[in-house]
Amino acid sequence: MFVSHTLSKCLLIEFSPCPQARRLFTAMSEAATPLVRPKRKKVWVDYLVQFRWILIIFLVLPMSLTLYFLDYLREVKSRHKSYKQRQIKHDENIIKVIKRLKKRNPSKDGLICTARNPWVTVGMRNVDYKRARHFKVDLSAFSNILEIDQERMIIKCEPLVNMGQITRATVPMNLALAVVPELDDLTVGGLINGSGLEGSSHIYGLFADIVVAYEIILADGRVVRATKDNEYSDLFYAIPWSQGTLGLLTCAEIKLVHIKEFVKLNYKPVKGDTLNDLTKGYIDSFAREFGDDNNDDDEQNVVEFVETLIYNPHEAVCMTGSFASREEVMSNGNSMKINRIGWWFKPWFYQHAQTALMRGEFVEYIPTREYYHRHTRSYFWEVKLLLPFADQWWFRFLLGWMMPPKISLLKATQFEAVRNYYHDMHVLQDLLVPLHKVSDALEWAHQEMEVYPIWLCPHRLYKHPYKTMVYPEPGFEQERRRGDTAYAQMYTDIGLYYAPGPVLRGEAFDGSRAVSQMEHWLIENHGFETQYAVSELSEKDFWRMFDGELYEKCRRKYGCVGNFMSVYYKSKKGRKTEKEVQEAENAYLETAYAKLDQPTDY
Ligand SMILES: NC(=O)C1=CN([C@@H]2O[C@H](COP(=O)(O)OP(=O)(O)OC[C@H]3O[C@@H](n4cnc5c(N)ncnc54)[C@H](OP(=O)(O)O)[C@@H]3O)[C@@H](O)[C@H]2O)C=CC1
Ligand SMILES: C=C(/C=C/[C@@H](C)[C@H]1CC[C@H]2C3=CC=C4C[C@@H](O)CC[C@]4(C)[C@H]3CC[C@]12C)C(C)C
Repeated sequence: MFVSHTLSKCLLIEFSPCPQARRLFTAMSEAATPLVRPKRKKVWVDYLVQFRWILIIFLVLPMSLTLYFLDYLREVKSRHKSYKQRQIKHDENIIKVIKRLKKRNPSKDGLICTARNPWVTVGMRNVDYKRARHFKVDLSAFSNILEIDQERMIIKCEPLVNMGQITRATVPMNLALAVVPELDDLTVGGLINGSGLEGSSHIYGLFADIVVAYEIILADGRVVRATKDNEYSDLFYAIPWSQGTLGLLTCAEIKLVHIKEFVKLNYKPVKGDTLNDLTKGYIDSFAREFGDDNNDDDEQNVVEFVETLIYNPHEAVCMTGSFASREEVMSNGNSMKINRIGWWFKPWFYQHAQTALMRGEFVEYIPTREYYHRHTRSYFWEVKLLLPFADQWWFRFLLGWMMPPKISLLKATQFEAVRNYYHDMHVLQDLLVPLHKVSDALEWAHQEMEVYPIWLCPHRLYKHPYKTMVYPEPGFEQERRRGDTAYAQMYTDIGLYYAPGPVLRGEAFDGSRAVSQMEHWLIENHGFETQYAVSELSEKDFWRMFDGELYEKCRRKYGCVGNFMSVYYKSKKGRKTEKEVQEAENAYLETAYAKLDQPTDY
C-alpha cells in the first residue's frame, strides 16, 4: 500500500502538465506524510457515538436549557446583594471550610480535594482520583463575584465564578478580564489551578499571570493571602498548574482592562504549499520582525486579539482584532460591517471565518461579549461531531437558541464506553510550544494525528522570579526571537480537537500511543501539555515536562504532603488501586522528579 502511494505521488510530480501542480506535489511529498494505516472494523461504540445526537436533542439540550436558566437565577440573586453582604457570606463560608478540614482524620479519611463531581468539570480527564478514597471539601457556595473595583481595576472572585458570569457583569461596564478564556463554563478556580489562555494572551500571558492575589486555606486551616511580593510569594508562583494540591483557593483578585463595545476583526486568508508557509503567515499576523522596533515595548502588540485557524495543510485564516468604540463603528458606513455573531441563527464562528478563503481578506465589527464567547456555541468545532447537522440553517433557526449542550451534561450522559472512545479515537489536546517550534509541531501533528481544523493562539510565557512548573526556554532572552522580550518568551497554544484523519477514513488509530508520542515530542522541544487533557505520562516524564522544584518546596513548607494529593497522582490516567491510594496517602517526598538531572542554567 505504501509503495503504491509513493509511486503514484512520483508519477504525479513527473508527469503533471502544470508546473504549479508539480510544485505543489513536490512540496507535499517533502512534507511529513501521514502514516498509512490498516482499515478498522466498526464496533458497537462507533454506532453509539454516531447516534448520540438523539440523546443530545431530546435529553441533553432541554436539560442544559433548564440549568442555564437556574444558573441565571442564582446570578441575579447574587447581584441583588451588596458587595458587603457577599463578603460577609464569604467569611462565613470560609469558617465552614476550616471546620470541615479540622474534622478530618488523616489516618483514615484520605487526601483532600474539592467535592466538585468529575462530570461537572470542563476537562476531559477521567478525574480518577475522585473515584477512589478522598476527603471532600464542598466549595459550591463560593460562586460569587465579591467586588468590581474600578479604581484598582481589580475583580474579586470566588473560585466557582465562571467566564460567562464575569463577562455578563463586566462588559456592560466596558471592563473585562485581561484574559477571557472562551468557554462560558470555565471557572476561575479551574483556570488558576490548571491553566487558561485566549486571544489576548500574546500580551498578558496565561490566566494566572493576570491574578494579583490569592486567598488560600492551607492544610492546617490557616487562611493566607498570597501576592507577588509578600511573605507567601513562593506560594503565589507555585499555585498555577498545581491542580489544587497546595491549598484550597477561596478567592482571587484579578486584573481588569478597559474595553470598548466592539472588536474590529480582520480575517486574512493564507494559502501555501506547506504547513511552514501557513506558520509564517500566522507569525507575520502578529509578531513584528525582530529589529523593527524595541521588542521590550508593549506597544509592539498593536492588536489586542490574535488567533489563526488552520483548515487543512494548505489553508488558514489569520485573525487579528482590536477594540472599536460605538462612534467609530457608526461613522464612515462601518455600521454595515457589524456582525452580531452571538445571535442563535448565525453561522458557527469557525465556519464563518473559513469564508475568508473564498471571499478574500475582510473586516467586521463584532460586539465585544459576543467576540469573547465566539467559540462557545460550537465548542470550537467539536459540536459538528456531536450534532452533525447543527450547523445547517434550518437547525440554527429552529433550535440554535438551545445551543450549546452543557459540557457537564454531555459528560454525565456519556457511558464509560463513549468516554474511552474519546481517549482512543479522538484527539483533545493543547500543545504549548515555543513560537519558533510551531512549524515543526504542526508537521509532527499532521503526520501522527491529522486533526483539522487547528487552533493557533500565541501566548507569553513569563520568566518569573521563581522557576514555576511551566517556564520559558533557558537563554531565550539572549536569543530574542520574534515575539520574545527580555521578560517573556512567545509561545503558541496549538489546539488539536477533533476526530483524527485516520478515524474519519475508517482506519486504525491508537489514541494512547499518539498522545504518548506527542508528550515525548513536547518534552524534547520544551513544550507543555495542558492538564485538562488526558495524559499518558509516567511520573518521571511528568517531571521532565514540568519543573517540580518550587512545587515540592511549597508542598513541604505549607504542610501539603500527607494532606493534599500530589499533582502527578491527580494527572495520572486510570482508576486508582487500593495500593496506590495508600501509597499516595503515606507518600513522603520521594518523587521521581528528585531523581532527574535538572537543568541548572536557569
Ligand atoms: N480557554 C482555555 O484556556 C480552556 C481551558 N480549559 C481547561 O479547563 C480547566 C478548567 O475547568 P474547570 O471545570 O473550570 O475546573 P476543574 O473543576 O476541572 O478544576 C481543575 C483543577 O483545579 C482544581 N481546583 C478548582 N478549583 C479549586 C479550588 N477552589 N481550590 C483548589 N483547587 C481547585 C481542581 O481540584 P479538584 O481536583 O480538587 O477538584 C482541579 O484539579 C482548566 O484547567 C483549563 O486548563 C479547558 C478549555 C478551555
Ligand atoms: C483548551 C481549549 C479548548 C478546549 C475545548 C475545545 C475542549 C475543552 C473540553 C472539551 C470537551 C469536554 C467534554 C466533552 C464531552 C464529550 O462527551 C464530547 C466532547 C466534549 C464536549 C469536549 C469538547 C471539546 C472541549 C470543549 C483552548 C481554548 C485553550
